[in-house]
Amino acid sequence: MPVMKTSRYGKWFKTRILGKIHMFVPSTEGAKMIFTSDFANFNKGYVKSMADAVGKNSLLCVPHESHKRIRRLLSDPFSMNSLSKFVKTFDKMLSERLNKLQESGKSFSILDFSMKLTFDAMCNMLMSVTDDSLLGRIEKDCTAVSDAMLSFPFMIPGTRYYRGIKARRRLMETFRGMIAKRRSGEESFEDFLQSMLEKDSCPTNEKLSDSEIMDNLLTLIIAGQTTTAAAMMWSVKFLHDNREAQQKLREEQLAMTKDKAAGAALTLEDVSGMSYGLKVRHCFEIKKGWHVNIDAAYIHYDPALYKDPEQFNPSRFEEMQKSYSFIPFGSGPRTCLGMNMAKVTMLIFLHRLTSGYLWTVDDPDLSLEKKSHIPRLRSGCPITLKPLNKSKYARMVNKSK
Ligand code: HEM
Repeated sequence: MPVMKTSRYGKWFKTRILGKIHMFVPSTEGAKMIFTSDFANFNKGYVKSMADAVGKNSLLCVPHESHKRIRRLLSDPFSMNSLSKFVKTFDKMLSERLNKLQESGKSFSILDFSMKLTFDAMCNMLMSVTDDSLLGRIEKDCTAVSDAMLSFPFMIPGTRYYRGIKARRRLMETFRGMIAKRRSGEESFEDFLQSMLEKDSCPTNEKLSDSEIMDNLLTLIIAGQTTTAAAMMWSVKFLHDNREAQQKLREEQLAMTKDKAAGAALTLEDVSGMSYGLKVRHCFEIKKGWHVNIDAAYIHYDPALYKDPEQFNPSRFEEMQKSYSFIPFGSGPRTCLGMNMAKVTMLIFLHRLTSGYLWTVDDPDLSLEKKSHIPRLRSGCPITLKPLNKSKYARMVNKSK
């Protein structure tokens, strides 16, 4: 059993996993030391199966030397302009799907809904794929790649790793085909892939190679889908359990759009206004070759940083936070590239859900999936939507004040 030690860089413990020494750093001081080291002392690494699945040119796996260049070239499509366009498309997609589900009156898994929604939105933004059968094939293969990321890297038929590597090959073929069609002029779109191909005539260090483009298309889909979908599922569950927070959020969302025409699309400005919805060596010596893991979950549940950490209390973020105490997107040169996109996605989702609907959670089971990289409810959190009667709701709120 590893022993927790304390140094001037906070709490830490060391343990051995599969013959390698891993240090777990569950403190803000330790997180700060690692995130601000600019990787001069640390090299970011992922397990072999992950690099094999997403590709050696993936932003997640490239060594420090190429990381800066690839990250800079991938960042363009995450600019304010592209984000504005994404807000409109995502809002329309979400509104139509929620409306259909409410009209059907049926219970549905919010996790499955969010996984499909974020996947479709991501494929649209990255490569303008909207055809259902192609989306279905790409999603199935991306799921197989994602499942292979934390598996044992043995190429034996029937294993998760084998299925993932086969799926990766099919995906690379699909992406190669799309690139060829665009280069030949047969297809042209305004999207992430096009912006990458527009750099074809640039010097080598000012553009990505085809392998870099393809590995990072896959990375962005996988990095963006499961994370955002899990966050959506938990927000529905926690808001259901905390009616006070749900009411506060709903009031903010309704007030924000009171001057907008019914059904009008959201803009990036609207979303930006949603306030409720947002080293070391010595005593703590890290030896060359050790694997250092920042334990963000431990930090986020540390009672010394957050009073009653188990309680869902969005108001706690109204107070100034200690630095490095809230790091869901990491920090420093490797901060999540899709952070702003994930934030606007969540805000639009919360807006449409709370300002348009009331919901019930149809399965109280709190057990978690066993093999997921991210904690998720095994039930997928099934819910049923009812339309929100705004005037009746306003009267009820006024009465309770
Ligand atoms: C709620 C949603 C999300 C969460 C919680 C999340 C969290 C994270 C975290 C913790 C990291 C690692 C940071 C580090 O190593 O220090 C990361 C990296 C990354 N994320 Fe996200 N992410 C989310 C959504 C997205 C989306 C929507 C995209 C893309 C569209 C995305 C793309 C990436 C990429 C490319 C990296 C690697 C960055 C690099 O190494 O330079 N993420 N994310």
